[in-house]
Amino acid sequence: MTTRIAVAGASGYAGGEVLRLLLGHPEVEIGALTAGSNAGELLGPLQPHLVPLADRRLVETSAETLAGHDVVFLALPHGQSGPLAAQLADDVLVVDCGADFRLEDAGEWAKFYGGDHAGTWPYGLPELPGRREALRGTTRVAVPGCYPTISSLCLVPAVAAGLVEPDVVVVAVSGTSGAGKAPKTHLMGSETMGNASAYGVGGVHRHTPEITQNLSRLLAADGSVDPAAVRVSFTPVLVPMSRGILATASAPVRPGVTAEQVCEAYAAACADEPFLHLLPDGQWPQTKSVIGSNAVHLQVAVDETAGRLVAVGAVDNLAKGTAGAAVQCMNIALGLEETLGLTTVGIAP
Ligand SMILES: NC(=O)C1=CN([C@@H]2O[C@H](COP(=O)(O)OP(=O)(O)OC[C@H]3O[C@@H](n4cnc5c(N)ncnc54)[C@H](OP(=O)(O)O)[C@@H]3O)[C@@H](O)[C@H]2O)C=CC1
Ligand SMILES: CC(=O)N[C@@H](CCC(=O)OP(=O)(O)O)C(=O)O
Repeated sequence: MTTRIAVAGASGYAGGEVLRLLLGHPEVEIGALTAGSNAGELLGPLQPHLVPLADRRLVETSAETLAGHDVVFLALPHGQSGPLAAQLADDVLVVDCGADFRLEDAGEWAKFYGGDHAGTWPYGLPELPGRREALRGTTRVAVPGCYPTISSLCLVPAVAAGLVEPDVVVVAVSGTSGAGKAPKTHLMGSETMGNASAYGVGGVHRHTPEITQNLSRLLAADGSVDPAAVRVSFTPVLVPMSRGILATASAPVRPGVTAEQVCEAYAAACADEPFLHLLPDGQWPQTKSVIGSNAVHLQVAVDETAGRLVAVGAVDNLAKGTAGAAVQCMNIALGLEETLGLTTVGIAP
């Protein structure tokens, strides 16, 4: 039976990418498409690459317009999903691309986002140990942020295997689509072209507690979160490309840990994962290899002089970083083949 899907925020980047992927998915039918200021407009001029949907008219975003579907994707600004999701039927699969249901700790939510904490849903990063099981059959999914996805995947094999001290530093460069489509002064062409700029420096970026949560869950046998167990210094950098994140993550290696052990841990972590790809020795990730795909490219080394493990990862922020993860989690939740509608083949050069 075909699965009927609604997408809220269809005029935005994340909603548009969900639709691009769903157009290649064999088991779904695209139903209501909703927007905010663009409600009433045709999708065609707003998402010209989505040709088969060009004649679809966007409707307002409400529980009523989203009703009557098997799956609802929410690709709305932070804080919008919580109140809306509360009005959606319990048996409908709701996949939230926003941050509303990612964090467990209400205090961290208040500190980094402000306002009421909506709650915590199963976290949509199946590659984290134990997470795939939590997603099977669920009717609610919190899709991770793009930086937490790649930052966590860079370090999970090492942290889970106890090869490093959980005192990590991540610097990640991102394309501008990560900031969404709504106009922002710092994203004007003249501000971004030929420019690289750090932002959210000094532990203030809202993805810091999400990375910490992911890594600290690995250290508790029961999968709970002990934020004190992990320290994360995260610095994002905006660079002039539309899509892609390249993250460099490092942590002190524990005494006696060898480069061989590290390589074995990463190879084992990637071996059975359809979207994780540990590059051959000597080859380092680059964003172009993963653009448009759900793949995560990883490589790792031990800097013997500094005594640190250094992992580099590349991801498409709109694909595996948002919409690809959303579709992957839908597949898992509905019991479909996990890779349906998703590719590991990027677009290069
Ligand atoms: N871009 C990325 O790489 C990633 C994004 N995300 C998350 O996905 C969500 C969407 O982000 P993104 O697509 O980038 O943002 P965009 O600004 O590109 O799109 C936002 C969408 O939400 C709609 N919208 C805005 N305000 C309202 C409102 N009050 N009521 C109903 N609809 C509204 C907009 O409609 P309209 O244009 O008609 O106003 C638009 O469709 C965010 O929560 C973001 O954090 C997650 C990971 C990565
Ligand atoms: C380049 C850029 O601005 N990126 C965004 C992160 C995008 C993302 O993953 O985020 P959400 O948590 O918003 O879903 C930022 O730093 O705020």
